[in-house]
Amino acid sequence: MNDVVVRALRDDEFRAAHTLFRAALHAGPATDEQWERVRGVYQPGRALGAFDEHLIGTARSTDAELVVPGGTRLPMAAVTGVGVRADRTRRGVLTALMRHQLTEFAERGVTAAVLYATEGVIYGRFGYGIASRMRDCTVYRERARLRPGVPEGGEVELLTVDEAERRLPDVYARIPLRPGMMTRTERWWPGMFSHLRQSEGNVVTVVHHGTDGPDGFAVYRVDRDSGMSGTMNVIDLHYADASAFAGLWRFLLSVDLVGEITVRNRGLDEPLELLFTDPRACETRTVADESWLRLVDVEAALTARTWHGEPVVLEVTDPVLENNTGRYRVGPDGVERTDSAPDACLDVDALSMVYAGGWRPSALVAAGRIGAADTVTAERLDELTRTRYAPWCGTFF
Ligand SMILES: CC(=O)SCCNC(=O)CCNC(=O)[C@H](O)C(C)(C)COP(=O)(O)OP(=O)(O)OC[C@H]1O[C@@H](n2cnc3c(N)ncnc32)[C@H](O)[C@@H]1OP(=O)(O)O
Repeated sequence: MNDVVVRALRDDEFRAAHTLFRAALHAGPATDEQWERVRGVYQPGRALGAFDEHLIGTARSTDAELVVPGGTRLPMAAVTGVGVRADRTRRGVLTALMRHQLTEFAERGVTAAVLYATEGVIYGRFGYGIASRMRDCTVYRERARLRPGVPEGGEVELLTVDEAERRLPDVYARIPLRPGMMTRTERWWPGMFSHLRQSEGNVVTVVHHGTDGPDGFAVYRVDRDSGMSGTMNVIDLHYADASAFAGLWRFLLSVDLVGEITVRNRGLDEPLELLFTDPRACETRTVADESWLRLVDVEAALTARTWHGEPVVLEVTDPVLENNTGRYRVGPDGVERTDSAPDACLDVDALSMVYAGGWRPSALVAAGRIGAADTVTAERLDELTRTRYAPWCGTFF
């Protein structure tokens, strides 16, 4: 690759970067009105451009916080907007962008970077691994009878899109975040509402009210062709507890002129089918990777989460951020760098996969992604990383 320079973009270059990114996804430029709505997602200083004589590639991030097992929130970079001009791909432009971005994250004290990937082959080489998985489900409304014992839930209130734009950030902020979830900042919401406003059809938001006030919400649109019954597409759904979960589903199932309800990008352990007398009223259509995690500061990230069982010495290799390479003694009593012989050896992408509990380390041992001496070590690793919940991000960016 000859003479490609990567640098932070000036604010007046954001729109060109947005146009480049959209073109990489085969979309035309944003209209002036669309740009006005989404320009706020560009955080000054956090958008990069790669240049030869032109802007040929871009990647950006926004600051947020990531919740890790045990509940600690880590400084996180939400990476998105990655694209390279079609006539400049496969000559190292993304590699230059990723190296620049990760180095800058490390210098700035970011502990973890997270992204959603368009393709599975792109990001592993930069140390990202699949941290969480998600499923898409269809609920067949006729068959979806709620079991006795499902919580009643509270009242729901219908909001216009304008009201939702004002109120949803506060409702989300009241919801306890599980491991893998992130804060939604004022940089995230404009993208969401720009998407909703561009959406064809009537986007509906409902807020659920529990005993202590708003504790959940759902955003949906019903697509109805010529027939009487349409398909409800649930675009966003979050809740604080089992009562709000059940209350929101009671409402969604009560909406008239709906035959099927599709919910996308849900956590794998969300017990939706368990609400119904016929669990097959909820059909899982696909399971796919959700968030990709990259531990930027391995020692800080390891220190931040809770661990179980006996300490284990991990030998971590990081080909991009070489300060991370080394041995760490990891256990419930703490984390320290060590010279002791390792129990297991792994690259930073594999560490990122098991970090939040989305994969059992023994599965990565079986796949040759973690080198461990024997099955006893693999079992110790499984115990070490045990988590109560399957990690789930639930916030697309
Ligand atoms: C978080 C997000 O924003 S996800 C959105 C990602 N963007 C897109 O999918 C838009 C369309 N695609 C693109 O713009 C580009 O193809 C990108 C950004 C995916 C890759 O950019 P490039 O500049 O071509 O990547 P670069 O040349 O640095 O590739 C590095 C390596 O990854 C490989 N690679 C990169 N992208 C791909 C891909 N899509 N498929 C297969 N291999 C790939 C390259 O072959 C290369 O491998 P090598 O070192 O063994 O030769």
